[in-house]
Amino acid sequence: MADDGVLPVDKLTISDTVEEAEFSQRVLIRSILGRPDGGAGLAGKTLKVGGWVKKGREQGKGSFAFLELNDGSCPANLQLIIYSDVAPLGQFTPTGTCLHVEGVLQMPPEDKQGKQSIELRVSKVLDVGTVDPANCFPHSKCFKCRICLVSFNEGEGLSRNRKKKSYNELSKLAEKTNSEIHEATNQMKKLISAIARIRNALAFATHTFFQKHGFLYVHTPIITTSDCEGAGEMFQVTTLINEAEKLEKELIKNPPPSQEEVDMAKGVVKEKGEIVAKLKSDKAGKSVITAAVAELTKAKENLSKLEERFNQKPGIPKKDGKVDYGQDFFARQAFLTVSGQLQVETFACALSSVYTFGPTFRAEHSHTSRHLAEFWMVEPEIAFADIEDDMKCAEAYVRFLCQWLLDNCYDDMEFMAEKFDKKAIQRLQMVASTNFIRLSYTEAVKILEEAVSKGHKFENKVEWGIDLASEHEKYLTETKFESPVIVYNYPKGIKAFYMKVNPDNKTVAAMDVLVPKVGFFLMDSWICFLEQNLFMSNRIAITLEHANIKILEMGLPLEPYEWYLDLRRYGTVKHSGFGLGFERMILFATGIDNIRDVIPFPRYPGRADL
Ligand SMILES: NC(=O)C[C@H](N)C(=O)O
Repeated sequence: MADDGVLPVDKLTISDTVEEAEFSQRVLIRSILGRPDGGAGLAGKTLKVGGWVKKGREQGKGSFAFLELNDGSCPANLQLIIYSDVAPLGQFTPTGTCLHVEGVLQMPPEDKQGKQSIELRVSKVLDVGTVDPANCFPHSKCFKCRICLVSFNEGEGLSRNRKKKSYNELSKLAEKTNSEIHEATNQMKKLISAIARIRNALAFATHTFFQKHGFLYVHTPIITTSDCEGAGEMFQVTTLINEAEKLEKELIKNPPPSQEEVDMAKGVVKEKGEIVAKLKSDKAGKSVITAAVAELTKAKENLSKLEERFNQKPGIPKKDGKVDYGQDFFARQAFLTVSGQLQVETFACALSSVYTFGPTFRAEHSHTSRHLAEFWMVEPEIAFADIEDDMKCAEAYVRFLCQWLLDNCYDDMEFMAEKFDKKAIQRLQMVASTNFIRLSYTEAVKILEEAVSKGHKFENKVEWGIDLASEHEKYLTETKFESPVIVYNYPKGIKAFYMKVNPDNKTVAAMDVLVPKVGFFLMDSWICFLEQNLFMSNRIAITLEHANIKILEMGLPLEPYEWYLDLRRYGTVKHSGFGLGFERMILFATGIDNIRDVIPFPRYPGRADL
């Protein structure tokens, strides 16, 4: 047994069973290549695999082909060898070809064993999804296909340096050789797959952490009528616009009646009414009166239809000069949520420890590498908890996430470290094993002021009351402490309305977790930095009076928040929580420098594809 309690590889007993993919007739490539022996112990086994060809080449004058197959279960490819007597080889070699095959695992010839521990000799092709070689590589279409749709298609999501290195080069496809394009595109695809797996792992880890600690997962609404942050950066949800457009089209196709037509219909109603009155006063027979009343009813119905259509005005409905939201889908103004916090607080006030994890939306016009219009947020809320508990929970959660990636995504992290960010693994190890430094905002400002007095230059002025800028956070985590730092008790003026005001009446019980600089070198040696603050916001809940005052001070209407204030009126509890920007956590973990690259189909100003 090694010192760390882990058995050396040669002492491991390796099972010869492989993991069958559930609900799919194949074995996961991960379970073959991810073994300590690289799959060698499975030689002789017959099995099925499915995946996409990453690289294919015919050899032996077309008598056989080598295909590198990837099924998305791990970064590594399984080498297939297929002979021409099994099937015509040409259809399999284009990159992107999908294959479902059966074969026997075998050791490669001795002189080739360095690269591959095992390969699959294909005996049967079960299915093939071919690729037209002319539309495969080299072709810009490739960037628009499948997973590449994240943000790579126009190179926008890539950091400036990578863009220079990869997209710009790749976009000049005509000038490049196939193999160069092939290689660069493959790297991008590998990166995207690795991020997808890391993202998945972090989501799983999030649920594992909170479930393990007795939190209840609550689904908070996506559509809401209150602005949690009070910043007015919400996307409106309305059907008034499409209804107005529909009506406009309808009115063109089927013009509304004229005033004369309405007047004429009114005349008919009057006339029919008079007939009924006359028949009644003449004591006419019942059946005659009934027939006349029926005609009058028909005339009235016709008039009301005409009047309704006559009153239909193109455009958005207005009342007292303002948009009439009473006519909107929800009969009031509604928005996409910026945070599930307020709603999850209601559950914390009855079920104690809860969390929500879902998409959130911000209509900020930020074209930065750290902002998305649609992003995911993890928001726990803990009853009977103060800011100390909140900090403990945040630290434990972040450290758990880092350890989880080391334990479950090591191969993908190795890929990140090798190709993208040399320090990615070290950083995870450091955060997973380090106690976070804690310091109050006031102490933090003192440290920054001391730095200034010793000649350190910040672009943004340091003084009590400022919102710490990225450069200040960097100084604290990188230069001063070289460790994650939690800053707490911020000036009340710079935080949202729901934060609890401290007894000093100057600060609120809010905290931010800052993580150290990610000083990493990319392919062409540009140094990039990440947003230091992992969290959107972290706080302990306010009292009723403060909430009232702050909501009004911020110029917000009280009505949409009354339900929230009720939480303070009835059986209120000291509670505390935070929000972790999920994509920022991925940036931090992987060292990727642009948030658009860590979410599929990123949404940001001017961009919402598919
Ligand atoms: N749950 C939280 O504390 C997150 C906070 N509402 C934010 O969006 O920043």
